Amino acid sequence: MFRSVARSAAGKNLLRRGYATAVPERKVAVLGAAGGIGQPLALLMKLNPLVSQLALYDIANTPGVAADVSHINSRSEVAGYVGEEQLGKALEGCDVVIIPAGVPRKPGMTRDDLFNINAGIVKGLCSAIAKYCPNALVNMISNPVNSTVPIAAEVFKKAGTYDEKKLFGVTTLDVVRAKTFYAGKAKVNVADVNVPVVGGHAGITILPLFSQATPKANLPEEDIKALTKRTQDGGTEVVEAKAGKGSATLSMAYAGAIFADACLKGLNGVPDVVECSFVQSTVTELPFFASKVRLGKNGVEEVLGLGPLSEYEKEGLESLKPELKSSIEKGIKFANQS
Ligand SMILES: NC(=O)c1ccc[n+]([C@@H]2O[C@H](COP(=O)([O-])OP(=O)(O)OC[C@H]3O[C@@H](n4cnc5c(N)ncnc54)[C@H](O)[C@@H]3O)[C@@H](O)[C@H]2O)c1
Ligand SMILES: O=C(O)C[C@H](O)C(=O)O
Repeated sequence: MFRSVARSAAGKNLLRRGYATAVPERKVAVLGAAGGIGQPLALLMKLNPLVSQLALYDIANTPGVAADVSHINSRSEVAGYVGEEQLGKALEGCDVVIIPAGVPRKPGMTRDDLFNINAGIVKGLCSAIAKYCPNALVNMISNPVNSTVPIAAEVFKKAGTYDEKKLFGVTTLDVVRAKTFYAGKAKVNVADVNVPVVGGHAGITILPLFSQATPKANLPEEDIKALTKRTQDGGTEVVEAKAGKGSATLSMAYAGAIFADACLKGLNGVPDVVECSFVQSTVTELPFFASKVRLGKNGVEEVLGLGPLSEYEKEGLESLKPELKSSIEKGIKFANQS
């Protein structure tokens, strides 16, 4: 898939626009591309100069989304695919597959309430990934992430294609929120802020490590507790504000685009690309856990440890384990029984 920029038409455009070095060809697919997340994510991936082919797949409405996005004068060629019979074509040759397919929450629901519908959707899509692009990096957005990632792992294991380095639960929105909320409270420039968020992606399983936040602000304990709660409830804040019209889409598309860009940079050999993600892990006794991950040419290059935790964070870590364990087990059980 590596072609010098000079040889492809898209590459010539890149050279004209000042991308002097070789940029590998990369195909990215968005599954669920006509949805609330899928559409803005398709837009953001179209703007990413690391993408040469963008495949937009959904069960309906992708021709219109693809036609619209394709008119943007950026590097990638865009194609829309609709319906299961076109899924294989969408996936063939993919380097990165982003999955925001499935139903979103309404007020009063937990992410786990989405399990019954989304588990089946994710299972079907992952079976197709195993068949058509078994080497792709998979960025799982569909909720409940704490269960959909284990489902994907089991589907890939059954197909004989599982590579733990290539499966990621996208928890970037938790990091995006933690950075924004911390910057507001600490009165520091949000662009300078870094906060790891570990654990999982639902309620108390989302554990922001504000003790490691930079720039340091020495916020009082009550502020740290309030920031932690707001980060954990960030999704619910949006669900309630949207009042039945879905959950976070725009901030999620932004977060999904950041994470996919990090995956592409890692694949392209850019050094020191580190993002938090929910991956197969030995950081705790749980088989999957979100923590900082170094991305490389094969996906996960290194799962980084948690670093020093405050007493409050140590308590949070112990409290989240039973819920995260049961969500992981629920996903594994589902994948193996049906
Ligand atoms: N990981 C996160 O941080 C995060 C953040 C926000 C939302 N989400 C989750 O992302 C998912 C999508 O949210 P949304 O707001 O975009 O929902 P949406 O309903 O607006 O869009 C979902 C899209 O998925 C499509 N779809 C359904 N079944 C499909 C299938 N089998 N194959 C391909 N596409 C299919 C639908 O047609 C629709 O276009 C939800 O599960 C939501 O909870 C996750
Ligand atoms: O909260 C949700 O249901 C969607 C998503 O997981 C989020 O964190 O915004």
